[in-house]
Amino acid sequence: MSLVTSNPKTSVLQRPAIYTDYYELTMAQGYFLAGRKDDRASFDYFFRDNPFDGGYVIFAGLSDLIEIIENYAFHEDELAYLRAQGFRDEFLHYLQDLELNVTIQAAKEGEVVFPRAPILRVEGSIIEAQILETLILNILNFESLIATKAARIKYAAGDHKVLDFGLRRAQGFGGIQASKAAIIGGIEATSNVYSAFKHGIPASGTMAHSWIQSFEDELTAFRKYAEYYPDNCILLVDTYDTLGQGIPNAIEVARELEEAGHQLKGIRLDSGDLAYFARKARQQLDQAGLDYVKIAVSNQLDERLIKSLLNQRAPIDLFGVGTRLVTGYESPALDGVYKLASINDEPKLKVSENVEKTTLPGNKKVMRYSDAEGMFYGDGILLAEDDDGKTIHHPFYPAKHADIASFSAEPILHSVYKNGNLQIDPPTPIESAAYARKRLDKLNAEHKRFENPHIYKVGISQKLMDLRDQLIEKLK
Ligand SMILES: Nc1ncnc2c1ncn2[C@@H]1O[C@H](COP(=O)(O)OP(=O)(O)OP(=O)(O)O)[C@@H](O)[C@H]1O
Ligand SMILES: O=P(O)(O)OC[C@H]1O[C@H](OP(=O)(O)OP(=O)(O)O)[C@H](O)[C@@H]1O
Ligand SMILES: O=C(O)c1cccnc1
Repeated sequence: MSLVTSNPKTSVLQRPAIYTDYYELTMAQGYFLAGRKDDRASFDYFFRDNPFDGGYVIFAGLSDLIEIIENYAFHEDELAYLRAQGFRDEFLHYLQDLELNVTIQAAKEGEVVFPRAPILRVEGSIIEAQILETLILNILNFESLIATKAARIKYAAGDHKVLDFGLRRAQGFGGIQASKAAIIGGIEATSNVYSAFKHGIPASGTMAHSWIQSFEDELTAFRKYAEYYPDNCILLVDTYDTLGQGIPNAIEVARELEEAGHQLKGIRLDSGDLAYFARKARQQLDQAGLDYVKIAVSNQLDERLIKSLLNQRAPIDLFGVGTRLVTGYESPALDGVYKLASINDEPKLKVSENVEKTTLPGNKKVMRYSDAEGMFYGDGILLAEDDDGKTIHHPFYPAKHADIASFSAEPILHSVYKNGNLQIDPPTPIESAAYARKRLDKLNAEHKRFENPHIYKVGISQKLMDLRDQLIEKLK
């Protein structure tokens, strides 16, 4: 028996076991008291609707989930707290000795995923599989939401760079995960130093209005910054009078930098009509022979505004995006759920009045079908023992089906844990971002457009449909 002591101030990542909903623990104790602790269970993590009225989700959060599972333990002071809450000694002793021996399969971090297909499956004792629910949902739903938002923003920006400016507007410490997820989704760098430090992602930034206000005049403020950062200087030009003063002062400092053998990196616009000011700024800079000076813009941007600015042919090189990226504007949460699929290898199902909420029973696999060019055609949800199938059926309108025999098939779920043993090196955000980029390239543009994206096919196999229908009949 081992007692794990800890500093009460340690972060959530060091205290994962109580980072959960109370009912997970009351149910776990219930299974224990009922003598069911060695029952086996499997759960599926999936979501029902794409956020942002979009056509896909980028799966993120797997590496944080792995870090949490690696640190999973009930600490002495947490057990004392649970004892004071009325949990029983024999159960607390069980928790004290609990080692997670779960088997987990998941999509790769950065994978492009779609509604209803399981993205992560957990198998283990009923207690360990149940008590991971809240952790899994909390981490995967949020990071996948923000990675998806980031992918949309990057899709609108195309080859133009995007920086994450969101920490100050993020939902508290969620900003740490948000900046990491933003990188996975395709944002190039972050202003968030903690995230950059912790996750090894590029840190970057410009300057605030306060820097300029703090000096006697704008030109002095620009000169001082350029003196200290001659090779990494982006001047904020809109504090007083963008066209009459900000850009002319930036041009003066750029010339002084040239004389000293350096180059001004850019200017930033943060207010007004960004297309108009960017055009005017480009003209003034070019006339001064400063065509290498980049134009950055910010101010409540998102994918739709970036698309609009580029449609207006605004000569913008770099977008700084804060609030609307890290808060997942305008879809506050991904609706991912964690549903019981089997107990002791017996398939289980949750029936709902709403047919779309009836779950898919049994141990399953997910296959992705691609055409001869390697473009994604659709996903199939199959029973684990199914062959790769010839037909997938619409989950609610079985008459609608697709012939997938001619497509190539690849599994989407890969082994992450086998009986508690980690099977992979957790991916870095940069690796996951590269994977997301590669996979998004295989998703046809009609699924990526912002207005009424084409719905990607996710079907179920005949065997899975038969099993579901039999169970529904049995439960009637
Ligand atoms: N050319 C443009 N086309 C579409 N949207 C734009 C354009 N220029 C700016 N915007 C957006 O319009 C909104 C302008 O908001 P608002 O009027 O509050 O800004 P502002 O008054 O110029 O700046 P602030 O209030 O920060 O001083 C921002 O979200 C901005 O990104
Ligand atoms: O608009 P967002 O997408 O959220 O991007 C972040 C915003 O945060 C900063 O403004 P803030 O007024 O906080 O500070 P500043 O003085 O540096 O402009 C920055 O100038 C952006 O406008
Ligand atoms: O570096 C910047 O320009 C920055 C950082 C945070 C928020 N807004 C801007």
